[in-house]
Amino acid sequence: MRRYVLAIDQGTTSSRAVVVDGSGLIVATAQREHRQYFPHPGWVEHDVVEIRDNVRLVVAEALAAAGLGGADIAAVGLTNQRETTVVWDRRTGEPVHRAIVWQDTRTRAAVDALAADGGTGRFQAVTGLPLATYFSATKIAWILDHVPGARADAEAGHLAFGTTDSWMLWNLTGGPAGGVHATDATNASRTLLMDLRTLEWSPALLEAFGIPAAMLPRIAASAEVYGTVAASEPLVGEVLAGVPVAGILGDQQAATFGQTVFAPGAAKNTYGTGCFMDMVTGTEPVFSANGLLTTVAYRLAGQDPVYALEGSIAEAGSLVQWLRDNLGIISTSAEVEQLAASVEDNAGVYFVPAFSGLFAPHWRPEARGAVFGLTRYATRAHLARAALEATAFQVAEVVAAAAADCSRPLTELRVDGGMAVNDALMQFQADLLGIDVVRPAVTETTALGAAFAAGLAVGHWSSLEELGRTWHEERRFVPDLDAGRRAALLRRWDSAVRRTFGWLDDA
Ligand SMILES: Nc1ncnc2c1ncn2[C@@H]1O[C@H](COP(=O)(O)OP(=O)(O)O)[C@@H](O)[C@H]1O
Ligand SMILES: O=P(O)(O)OC[C@H](O)CO
Repeated sequence: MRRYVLAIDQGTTSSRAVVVDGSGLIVATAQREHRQYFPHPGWVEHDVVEIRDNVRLVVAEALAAAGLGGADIAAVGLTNQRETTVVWDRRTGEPVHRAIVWQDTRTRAAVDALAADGGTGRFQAVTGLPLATYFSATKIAWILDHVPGARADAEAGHLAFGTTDSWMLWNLTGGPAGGVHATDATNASRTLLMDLRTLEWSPALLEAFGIPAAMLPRIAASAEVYGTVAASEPLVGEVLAGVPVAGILGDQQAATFGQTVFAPGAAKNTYGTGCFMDMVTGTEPVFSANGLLTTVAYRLAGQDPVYALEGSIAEAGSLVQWLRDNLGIISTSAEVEQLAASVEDNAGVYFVPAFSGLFAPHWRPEARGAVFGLTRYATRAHLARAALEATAFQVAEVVAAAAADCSRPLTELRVDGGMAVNDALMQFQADLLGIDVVRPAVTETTALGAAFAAGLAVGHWSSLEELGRTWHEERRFVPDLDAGRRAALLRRWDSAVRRTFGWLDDA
């Protein structure tokens, strides 16, 4: 009896395999980190062969931990770090370059040149995205321009582009021997190459970025059977041969789906390395006038796409890691809670983590990180507190932007991700937003969303309503701060953020 769904979550720092049962509970997980490559300042790369090997291992480990075999698994769902760009040779199955990661800013000059040549509005009007190094388009072009022979091979149809969902799907379904080359609309909506209304690659944008159509995957639904696991796939094929791969969602859209945030006006925020607020807006895209992205939330087979506004924040938990790894003022991420709680307030210290510029809602690549308000009274505890508060302030900015775009204020925010375990941070978030912040019982929402999509496609679950019934509240944080104090804090934060603008340009 096939009572379980397997989700593979290929993230920025690690790859995880998660086994989910019919009631939406997690029965086993396995995880492996991969190496981060920083070959130059601002460059971030991943070795996708290492990632492919890790995926094979974690799948085998999770199934072994659960004591399950292929006959127990109804479907496999995939979710992934978005935008990260893989280009591989269809003939050999080998990547032509290490993957260029979403955080990588090497293509800033290309972005500036395109902006100077006709402005950025033409990109947002078609894709819902600002023109920025964050997205895949300029990363693909960089690989084609820097790997000898790559452009000619791409034009001849020998090279394939994909985000890591496509890379996993192609490998799982046979690789060079007939692997399926597809992605879903949520991932395609992060490339700067997809027309948000037609959900097709835009010929005008392919031309603008110089990208041959022959290297692009088919844009599929988020829940459909793309193919089946090939017997030839090392480790995975031994157990899962013939099992359908049936769900793909970019990781933030997967977390939205896993939080069962389906209805227009509902939102979730995922606090991980970065931080991503997604508010579902319905079957018509809402184009932001306030610095948010318009993105596909999900598309079920045969149905209209459902769109979301997203506030993408580059640095959140990474700031806690920075306190740990670069300053050494804590020895584990969790220790930040105790240190921050050892002082009553931030003593006027504000920490703007613009380490690689600022993403939403400011889109300021030239900003750099800064700490304001230091006095001799300030201690490492105030710095820790300011670092945590920085995440909540950034989330408050994108939630305010979403309210302005939709003229519909949020009534509550569902939360998940590694930092959401931090009760003090969640309380401060509720205080700053003035709405309830709600944490679910299952916080592995990203894997859950991918499992839900795959399970829906094969009839393991029957409807969004049924999925909604699997969601349970674990804790609700209720605002406890008067409006005047909240406004004063937000004003101070805004003043700090504005002081970081233009830093690199002033050099
Ligand atoms: N108790 C805590 N308080 C604040 N931040 C934390 C805490 N525990 C973990 N983190 C941060 O959460 C992040 C990990 O979250 P996770 O959702 O696993 O990230 P990702 O999926 O981006 O790899 C790390 O950046 C870590 O510093
Ligand atoms: O892998 P994560 O959780 O850091 O998420 C990365 C995002 O998808 C980038 O857009």
